Amino acid sequence: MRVVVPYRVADPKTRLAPLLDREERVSFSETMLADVLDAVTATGHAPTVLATEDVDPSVPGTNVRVDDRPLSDAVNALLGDGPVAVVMADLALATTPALSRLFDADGDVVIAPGVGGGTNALVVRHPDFRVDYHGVSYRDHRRVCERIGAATTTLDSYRLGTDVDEPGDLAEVLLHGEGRSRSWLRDRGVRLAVGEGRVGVRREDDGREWAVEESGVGGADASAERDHDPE
Ligand SMILES: Nc1nc2c(ncn2[C@@H]2O[C@H](COP(=O)(O)OP(=O)(O)OP(=O)(O)O)[C@@H](O)[C@H]2O)c(=O)[nH]1
Ligand SMILES: C[C@H](OP(=O)(O)O)C(=O)O
Repeated sequence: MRVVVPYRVADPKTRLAPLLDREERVSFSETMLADVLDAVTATGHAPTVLATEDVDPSVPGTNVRVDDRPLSDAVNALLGDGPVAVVMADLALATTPALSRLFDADGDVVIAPGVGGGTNALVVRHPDFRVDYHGVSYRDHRRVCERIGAATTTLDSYRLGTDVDEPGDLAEVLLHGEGRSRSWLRDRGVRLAVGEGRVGVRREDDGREWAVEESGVGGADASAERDHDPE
């Protein structure tokens, strides 16, 4: 089975801008990509990075395919010609066992949904299935499966369900990461910020902080009263 890892090279992870500057977002994206490629490679599959421009991933055995079309168009160009897995590059918690469960699950289409309605990873074995990313793509992909009569499996996986989109997601990487992404955050002084509600993150060096408030809305100055957990 081909395993494809889509990767946008230019100005990545803009939603992390409240905590990471542009150079840091480039470096952190490369680091998450390397974690994903390591985990895929250890399942016994050689991943292909589907990149918007040429990249040099530092993981041996990785192929690169450049396609600067929008995400769904680039992925759909690879579907319909045998089984394909699509694993997003921002799954910093992905592990080899979690990916093996995905690749081995039964179904014409296997979906690992992301928190917030996205589609973090997929296995496509049905010749007529095509992706439609962004928005509530998990729901949209289920509808496509119904329309084409594809047997669908939804994978229950915390590790594949946690994509790193917003600053609050970095807390999950600090808590549960096992690869380079957690070390990258630690090295750059990103720490947990522990308060009354859900744990947030802060920068040790300059006071930038992100709290996930009860409303689910975070903010850089969300709380001056939070304890600062050394972890
Ligand atoms: N090949 C390709 N990959 C993309 C494109 N847009 C996003 N990706 C990748 O798809 C995955 C999910 O991306 P998103 O979380 O939706 O967006 P993002 O660009 O990483 O981050 P934001 O700028 O914060 O929206 C990541 O692995 C991205 O690198 C694209 O246009 N082409
Ligand atoms: C690719 C996209 O990611 P999100 O924008 O939800 O992070 C999706 O999963 O549809």
